[in-house]
Amino acid sequence: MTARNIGSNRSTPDGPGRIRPSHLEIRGVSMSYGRTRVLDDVDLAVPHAGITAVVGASGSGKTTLLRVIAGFERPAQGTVVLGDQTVAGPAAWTPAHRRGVGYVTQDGGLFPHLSVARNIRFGLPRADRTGRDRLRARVDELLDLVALPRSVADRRPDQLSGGQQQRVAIARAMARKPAMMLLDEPFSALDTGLRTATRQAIAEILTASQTTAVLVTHDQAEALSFANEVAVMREGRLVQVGAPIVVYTRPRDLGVANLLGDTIILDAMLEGSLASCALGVVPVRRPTVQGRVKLLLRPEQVHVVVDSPIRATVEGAVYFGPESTVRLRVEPHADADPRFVDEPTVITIRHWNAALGRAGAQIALRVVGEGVAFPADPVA
Ligand SMILES: Nc1ncnc2c1ncn2[C@@H]1O[C@H](COP(=O)(O)OP(=O)(O)OP(=O)(O)O)[C@@H](O)[C@H]1O
Repeated sequence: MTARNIGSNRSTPDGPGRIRPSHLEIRGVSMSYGRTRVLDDVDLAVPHAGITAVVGASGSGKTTLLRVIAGFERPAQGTVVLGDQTVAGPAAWTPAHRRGVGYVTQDGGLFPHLSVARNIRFGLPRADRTGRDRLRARVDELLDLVALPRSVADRRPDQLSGGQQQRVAIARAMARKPAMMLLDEPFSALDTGLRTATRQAIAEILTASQTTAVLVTHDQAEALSFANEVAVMREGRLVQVGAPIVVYTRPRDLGVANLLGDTIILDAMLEGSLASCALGVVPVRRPTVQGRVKLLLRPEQVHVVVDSPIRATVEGAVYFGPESTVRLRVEPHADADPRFVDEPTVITIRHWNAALGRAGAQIALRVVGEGVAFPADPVA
């Protein structure tokens, strides 16, 4: 198995473009806690061996959705189908322990007083928990699966690093060979380096075992890199579901755009597929609106060039090591649309050269790629 970038963005076992049957299908699921509606008519399909990341603001209902899939919560309306079995619905209910689903939480949920081996054994089906040698062999096999040395079997969880503990939690969840894995922020307690390595290891385990997975995360980079589909949740509804590149480059609205990464949002006048704005004329992909619009660009689309009619003055910068974020005041220029030059336009871009961030420096800019246009006044 070759390691891909960070996580997976896995190619499917049956090749790109082929439609695979859904492993998980959620239809019209709604749920409330008391009077508060937490899930509102949610539809979601995850293909066999697919990874879907659910992203959304805190309190938007992500964990509740996982709990519904796992069978810890019963939805008031709608159905949940796993494989060919309806596990929740008006006339159906399969309890959590019969769903063939593994669940890993943020803290791993290991039993602190038990050894690693005993924690993993706890995840094994009852029929496999007999015979000393057989048990040991299964534990070793699961430790191998999550790339942990067999020597950790006799340690307690507090004698492992955070990343190792999460791998034990995954091993325990994989012990029953679940067809579906639910991951609720499993990497968020880990520091950056460990987080990337653990994420990559787990993506590889899921890929190798062809396990279908749903990952809940706050981290947009994690969602975009780990999953082959991203589902954006807002106030209990799924507002957009699509491939990472689609939701990032063609977000349904500015809320989704902001959730998935940094944005530059400019007032613009759209005629046909060309938008005039403070950064000149920018092509727009398949516009659905015309006239006055909000134009969305990503910071990486604004390049610093040697010469261009579009000029800007550096107002300040923040250094992050591999790149700096640079705040710029775009100057009025001949190519700018006169309707949008009254107000100074301030944008923030990213650049590898920290020296660029000297306040007062003059630079030239060029926009690359296409923008996305949204109605100037979404309420109107
Ligand atoms: N057991 C519960 N009883 C009552 N309300 C609850 C319960 N669990 C969650 N909620 C509420 O339901 C809403 C959705 O919670 P949920 O944990 O699903 O959101 P989330 O998107 O996972 O949030 P976070 O990212 O902060 O974990 C929140 O308003 C939360 O306060």
